[in-house]
This record gives sequence, C-alpha cells and structure tokens, in this order.
Amino acid sequence: MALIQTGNGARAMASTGLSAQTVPFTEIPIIDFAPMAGGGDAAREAVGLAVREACIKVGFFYARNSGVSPATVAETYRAARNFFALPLATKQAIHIGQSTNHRGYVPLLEENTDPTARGDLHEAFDMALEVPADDADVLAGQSLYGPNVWPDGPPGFRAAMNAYYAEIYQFGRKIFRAFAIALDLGEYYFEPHITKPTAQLRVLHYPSQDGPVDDRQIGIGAHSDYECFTILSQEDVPALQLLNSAGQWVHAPPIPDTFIVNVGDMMARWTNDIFKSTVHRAINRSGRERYSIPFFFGPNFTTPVEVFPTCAGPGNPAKYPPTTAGQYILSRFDETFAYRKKPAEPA
Ligand SMILES: O=C(O)CCC(=O)C(=O)O
Ligand SMILES: [Fe+2]
Repeated sequence: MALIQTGNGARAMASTGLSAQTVPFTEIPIIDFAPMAGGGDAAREAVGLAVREACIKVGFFYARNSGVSPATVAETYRAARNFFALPLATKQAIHIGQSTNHRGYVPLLEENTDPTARGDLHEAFDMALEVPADDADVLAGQSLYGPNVWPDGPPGFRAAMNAYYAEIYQFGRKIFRAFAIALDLGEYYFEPHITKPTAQLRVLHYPSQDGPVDDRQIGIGAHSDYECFTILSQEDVPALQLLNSAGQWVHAPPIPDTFIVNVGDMMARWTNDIFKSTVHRAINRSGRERYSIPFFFGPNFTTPVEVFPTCAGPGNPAKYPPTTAGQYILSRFDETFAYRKKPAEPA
C-alpha cells in the first residue's frame, strides 16, 4: 500500500499504476420494464439510463414487468420437467450432434463452458427460430438457421416451447430498444437486425450436487455468454453466481416474477467493453432438482458486429476486429460443445 498525504491526513492507496479500477459490484439492480410498453419518452429514456448504468457496472440486471405471461413460464417449466424425465434413449434420439443447425438434446457433461473444467453437470434442450429447410439462407449453409427438432413426447412440450419463444422474443425486442437508448443509437436501431434472429432458447436441468463437489465439475462452469444478451428465467432453486471485478462471487438468487438479463460477449464487443459481459457460473447444492430457461438473443446471422462509433475514439481505440453475428456465435459453439470439437491434428 502506498500512502497519499492530504490536508486531512494520509490515505492508503493500492498500487495499481494509473489505471482506475471498476468498483466491484455487490448488488444487482432491478429495472422495471413497464414503460417500454406504451410509456412516455421520458419514462423510456429512464429505463435506457438504468440499463446503461447496470450494463457498465454489473453486466446483469433483474427485469420486472417483462410482458411475458407467468402462465407461459409455468407451463414451460412443467413441460421441461416432463421432457427431462423421459428415458435417456428417447432424449438421445434427438441428440444435438445429429442436427446440422444446433438443435436438440445435450446430455450431461457434453458441454464444457469453462475450458479448464471437466464438463458441465447439466442437460439441455436447444431450439431456435423455426426456419424451413428450403429457405435460401438454410440452403446457403448459414448453419444456425433451419427447422427445430422435437422429441417423441411429452405432450405439450413443443407447444410450450413455441409459446415461450414467441413471448420472450417480444420482451427481447423491448430490451434491444432499451439498449439502443442506453447507447444513444436511436430507440429502433436494432430492429432491422432482429428480423431473423439467431436467438436460441434452451431449457436446462441441473441435478443437485450433494456432498463434496469437485470444483472442476459444476452445474455450469465459469463463462460469459456469447450473444448480445441473455434473458434467464430461474425458478425457485438458487445456483447462479456472478464474478465481480474484485474476483468475488456474488449470488444472483431467484426473485419471483423477474427475469435476469445479462450482457453477452457480442454486445461487449459492439460496445468496446463499455458494457460488461460478466463471468458467471451455477452450482446447485440445494438438494432439489433445478430447472432454468435461458434465451440467448443474437441478431440476424449476417449482422455486422463492429465497435459502435459512439464507443471508441481518440485514446480509446476499437479493441475488436469486425465480425458477423453468425460467424461469431459459431466460433464460440466450436469451443464449447463436444459434438462440434474438431479432431486433434495427428502429431
Ligand atoms: O442456469 C443458470 O442459472 C445459468 C445458465 C447460464 O449461465 C447459461 O446457460 O449460459
Ligand atoms: Fe451463461
């Protein structure tokens, strides 16, 4: 510790050179999205400012008044529970490795979000925008597009997932409008880029890890998300933790009637890291099964992702080369999913 002398005595200072530190967050803000549906200009602007502050300081916020019907959410949990309870063979029949467009079932331990770990202790079902097989983009090989695949049962699963997708997409559009306000881009900046989104919906099941836990094999290893933002529904079983800039894990417990929204790496790139894609992980030690529903909102496959001019300038050069949404997401899937891993080069 260095000492700085002031007229009011000495002050201790950690020696971190000249770079200022981001204040480590200890709390996650709650933002009311009601104004994004019919609120006045000033109220929507206030939502944008709250989002801006949350994305700069924390990278996560809780959202109230999403417009998503609680009945749709409850029905999706019911369907997810029934799906994961199916025999393994029924789930494996739609294994994601058989899909050309990243749809289907991901068994326990086949994903590894933290490259230093040994696989994530969750199973998942992945779906995304329904695009017909003869669509021009599908035929052109834009491999995040295409038809969904569905399991043989349980009754109501497909309808619940489709209903949830439609509603959460509408909430996501509101969030994009709030982000655009937050970034001073004009409220509808993102609208043309989310007409055929690479947005993915998953349901997750985490068994409870009771007794001693190997810290290299937890529900979902430490990671940041890939897309623009994630909208997460967690039921009532706590597990999610966020890493602050002091390297401490902060709990993000379920709060009834909210979603958690967090910035993904694509938005962090777009904003030159002004918005933080905060690292997080999940460990279910509750003694109960845990289910959660993340929706990863990526824009259209061909949307260019290049640092916004408002987020770079003299003394603050763009840190990231331009890419496109689709290429960026695919490159991240390649690192994470066992079925996409390229075989090692022969020695
Ligand atoms: O289930 C959770 O609480 C977190 C899930 C998550 O971080 C993810 O799927 O990227
Ligand atoms: Fe995540």
